[in-house]
Order: sequence, then C-alpha cells, then structure tokens
Amino acid sequence: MPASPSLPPLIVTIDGVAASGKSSVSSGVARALGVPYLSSGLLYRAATLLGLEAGADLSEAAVLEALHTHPVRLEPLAQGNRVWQGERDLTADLHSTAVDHGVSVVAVLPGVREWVNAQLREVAPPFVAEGRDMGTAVFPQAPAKFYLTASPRVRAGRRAQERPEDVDAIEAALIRRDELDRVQSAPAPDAVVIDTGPLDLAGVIGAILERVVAVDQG
Ligand SMILES: Nc1ncnc2c1ncn2[C@@H]1O[C@H](COP(=O)(O)OP(=O)(O)O)[C@@H](O)[C@H]1O
Ligand SMILES: Nc1ccn([C@H]2C[C@H](O)[C@@H](COP(=O)(O)OP(=O)(O)O)O2)c(=O)n1
Repeated sequence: MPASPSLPPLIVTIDGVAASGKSSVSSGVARALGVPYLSSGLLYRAATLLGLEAGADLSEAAVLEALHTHPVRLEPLAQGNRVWQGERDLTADLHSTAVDHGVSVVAVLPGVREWVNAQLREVAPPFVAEGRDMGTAVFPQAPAKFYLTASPRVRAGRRAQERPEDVDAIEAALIRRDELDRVQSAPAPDAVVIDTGPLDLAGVIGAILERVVAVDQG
C-alpha cells in the first residue's frame, strides 16, 4: 500500500449496490490516504432503527420526529464509522435483519435524504464518502468517483461469510434491495465502474488508489 500522499482537500466517492464492498474498500482507501471515510448508509440505518424503536410506521413525519427528538451524530473514523445518539453508540444495532428490511422504505423519504445529506456536507474534506449517490447527488464536484458492482450471487456469497444465513435467501434479499434502491443508486457518468467479482479486496483498493493518486497529480 503506497505511503499516504499529501492530498489537497480531496473528496473520493465510492458508490455501489449492497454487499459490493463499499465499506471495506472505502475503509482501506481512507486508511491508505490517511483520511476519514463517511458511511452514508449508516445514517439511513440509524434513522430506520430509531423509527422502529419509536414504534413508528416509518412514515416521513414519524421517522423525522424520532431523529429530531434524539440528535444523531456520525463519527467518521477511518477504521469504521460509529453512529451516536447522544451518549448511546447505535453502531452495533444498525445491521440487524429488522433494519435491513426497513431501511429501503426509510431511504426514499425526501426529508430523511435531506437530513443525511446535510450531515455529510458538514464534514470538511479530505475524505472518502461511500453509499449510493455520493458521486451524483451529494458530492457531484468530487474529482475521483468510483462505482462498485458484482453479481448478486457473488455478493450473497460474501454476505454469507458474515451472517449464518442461507446464501439463496441472502441473494434474494439483495436482489430485492437492489430494486428498492434503484432510483438513488445509478453510477455518476464520470464514475469509474469496477466489477469487484474477479478481484480480491486488496485488488479493488489498489485499483482505486492508483487512480486517486493519478487524479491528485493532475
Ligand atoms: N473484492 C472482494 N473480494 C472478496 N470479499 C470482499 C470484496 N469486497 C468486499 N468483500 C467482503 O464482502 C463483505 C461485504 O463487503 P462490504 O464492504 O460490507 O459491502 P457493502 O458496504 O457494499 O455492503 C465483507 O465481508 C467484505 O470483507
Ligand atoms: N447514500 C445512500 C446510502 C444508503 N442508502 C440506502 C440503501 C440501502 O438499502 C440502505 C443501507 O445502505 P448500506 O450502504 O448501509 O447497506 P448495504 O451496502 O446496502 O448493505 O440505505 C441510500 O439510499 N443512499
């Protein structure tokens, strides 16, 4: 992994579908560059968790009420983001099956998207930002944009390594979420699209770093 180049206030966006490797790749790229990474998906997950805990019907009004009652903060650490509600660390509760099932409903609520995007834009660059629409809606000015893909089967196999669930069920859930998230998940026209299927994690990270350094050197 190359030494951290002295980067200007650079924004690198890494978007992609569920389980394409966004978080792992973003963390590796951020650590190599010596900058934080922002996991936008965790904020959508936090909004979903707080809505569910409030017994809300996940309508926009109910979820925003839950969010504004208990201010939520993203802590963008290179080794992994944490999400806080006051002194409560929500992070460990954000990848439950209940949140997985509800997050696509919450993520299409305009008020929630505005809330997430406002939090992300408060962070001073340089950083890596990962999600679905970092290179399109949130940071269209970013000079280095990437979009990760892989087949549903490959992605399900990776998730199955993390969760004791049937790979066929995981694949079906990923395909469902791909469809539910489709509207906000298109790659930016100037994003480099990387099929991560044939590559290992280090290979994807290396390909991105090579491009980022080239962009930085103009
Ligand atoms: N190129 C790759 N090759 C093999 N495993 C990968 C690759 N990219 C990511 N992974 C693994 O796949 C799983 C899902 O990756 P993750 O970063 O959580 O995806 P996302 O953030 O897009 O949902 C993790 O266990 C991760 O270590
Ligand atoms: N910028 C983003 C990030 C996530 N989302 C939505 C789409 C996903 O279903 C959920 C959770 O995203 P997250 O990246 O945490 O999870 P997956 O990579 O999909 O496993 O939030 C979004 O609409 N826009």
